[in-house]
Formats: sequence, C-alpha cells, structure tokens
Amino acid sequence: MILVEGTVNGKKYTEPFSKGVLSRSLTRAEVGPNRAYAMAAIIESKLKENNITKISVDELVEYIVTELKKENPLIAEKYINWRRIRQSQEPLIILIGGASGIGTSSIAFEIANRLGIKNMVSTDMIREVMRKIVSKELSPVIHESSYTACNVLRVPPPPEYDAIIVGYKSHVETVSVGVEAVIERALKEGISIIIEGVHIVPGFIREDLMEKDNVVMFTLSLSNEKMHKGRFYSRCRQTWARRPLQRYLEHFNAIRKTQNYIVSQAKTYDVPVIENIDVITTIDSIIKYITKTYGGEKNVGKQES
Ligand SMILES: Nc1ncnc2c1ncn2[C@@H]1O[C@H](COP(=O)(O)OP(=O)(O)O)[C@@H](O)[C@H]1O
Ligand SMILES: O=C(O)[C@@H](COP(=O)(O)O)OP(=O)(O)O
Repeated sequence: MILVEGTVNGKKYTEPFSKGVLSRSLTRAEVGPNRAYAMAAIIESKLKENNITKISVDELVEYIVTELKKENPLIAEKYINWRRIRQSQEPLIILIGGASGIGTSSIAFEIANRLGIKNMVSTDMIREVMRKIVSKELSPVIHESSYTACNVLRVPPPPEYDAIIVGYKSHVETVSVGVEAVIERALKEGISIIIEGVHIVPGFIREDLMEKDNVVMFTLSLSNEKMHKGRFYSRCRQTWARRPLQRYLEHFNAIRKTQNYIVSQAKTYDVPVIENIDVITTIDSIIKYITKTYGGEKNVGKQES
C-alpha cells in the first residue's frame, strides 16, 4: 500500500493513495473522467516502480504535474492553477455579473464545479428574500425586474436621463444591500462562495469589501446582440426553465441597455470584462485571473490534499 502524507490546518495526516481521489482532482483540470482514472493508474504504477510506500502531497503533485505535462502542458497549467487556489487559506468570494441572459448562472455553476466551491447564490434569490421584507410601498423598484424598474420610479428622471438605467440603478443599489450581507457573512464564516446575477455591478458593492484580495468580481459581456437573444431561446428550452421567453424578448432592448451600463461600470472600476462566447474560454479566463490575484504566493497556505 502507498501512503500519502499531508497537512490540513497545520495538522499532519496520512491516508492510503487512492486512484479515485486523484482522478477526481485531475478532472478539475478538465481531464476527462476515463483519462483521469487511467492517468491515476499510471502514476500509481510509477510510484510502485520506484518502490515508494510513503509520499508527501508535494512530491505526489510533482509526479502528477510531470505526467500532465507529457499529456498536455495546458492541462498541467490548469491543474497547477487549481491547486494554487485550493491551497489558499482565505475564503474566496467570486462575484459574477452581467445582464439577464448573458450566462452568469451557467458560468457560476461551472466555476463552482471546477474550483470545488460548494456555496453559490443568485442575486435573484437574494432579491426574492428582500421582497418578503420590503413592501412595494417602501421600495417599488425591488418588486420589479431589473429591466422594468423604470416603470415604478417615484420621481421620473429628467428628460436627459435614460429612465431604464435610472430604474436599473435604483433596483441594483437596493439588492446590493443583500449582496453585501452575503459577502460579509461568507467572510465572517470563512466560507468560499460564488454570487451571480444582474445585480453584481461594479461600483455598487462597498469599497471596503471590494478592496479585499479574496473578493473578486467579473463582468460577463456579449457584444453580439443576436447571440445574446439566442441565449433566452436556449434557456427556455432547459427542462427546468419556467420564465416566459416572450418577456425577455419584449424587454430585450432594455436588457441590452443594462448590459452596456454594466460594462461601462466595469471599465470605470477596472473590473475584468469577459466576453462569454465559449464556456471553457470564459472559465479559463476567470480561473487564470483568480490565480494571478488570489492564488498568488501571499495567499498560499499550508499544503492540503
Ligand atoms: N458561453 C456560453 N455559450 C453558449 N451558451 C451559453 C453560454 N453561457 C450561457 N449559455 C446558455 O445561455 C442561456 C442563459 O444562460 P444563463 O446562465 O441562464 O444566463 P443568466 O443567468 O445570465 O440569465 C442558458 O441556456 C445557458 O446554457
Ligand atoms: O431582474 C432581472 O433582470 C432578471 C434577472 O434574472 P436572470 O435573467 O439574470 O436570471 O430577473 P427576472 O425578474 O427576469 O426574473
């Protein structure tokens, strides 16, 4: 039997080498499940060939990276990136914004899966809770969609302002109170979480939260309007989809205005804007950015399995 030695929170542990555990971590670097298991078997046989009966996690990672580099240097890089993020001791709070239909929930789900982050919440859900607490009289905008909040503004904006954006901003700044509460709780509890939705807008989350190294925000964009519209068709085909396609098509121009506003805010606040055309490219860009900023030396903690 081969024993693997590691440390978690400063405490040493020893566990039997498992091809299943190793192959699961290889899939985080986008190695297919069958290939991952085959590679795990190769690594196990190499350990046996070298008469290794006990190995540290660090030494095992060296074997893994060597084999991955033979397979595909890009996959080796993804594996290294993934491990750097996992080793960090601070909770990672990832905020993914973009207008309705851009793909924030799909990308958030994929990132959570790739990084093994177990907590994910949409700003729609946060808004739903707030709607139970805040009456329509007190905050008419929160009881609207982001792209229809303009219809319930108490004070109509001056003619030179775009009512859709004024309504959207009012709607977002209200929901942002709930988003900040979730960020604060995650930081307090020390849990990593992904928060996604139309209410993640640069400049609307408190600066003292955004300036933390382990709070990262991304804005998804989609310049091609036709492709954006197609996302609503694609979403309504999903078996669990309940939201009426017609509603989004009717308000598509308003949704595009909110998208342009979010992107302009991202440029003002230096938040990465990622064109969400291809899922894998989007995920890789987000992970690469996180590794550079969050998974850097300063954050890397003790070795973990
Ligand atoms: N990069 C992408 N390429 C192709 N389809 C995508 C991509 N991102 C999202 N989608 C699809 O677009 C639709 C809308 O995505 P969704 O994540 O629900 O949007 P949002 O949460 O921003 O409203 C879904 O059917 C999803 O599968
Ligand atoms: O308010 C909004 O813009 C959308 C956001 O939802 P997503 O389309 O981003 O999931 O919620 P809606 O009121 O349409 O259910």
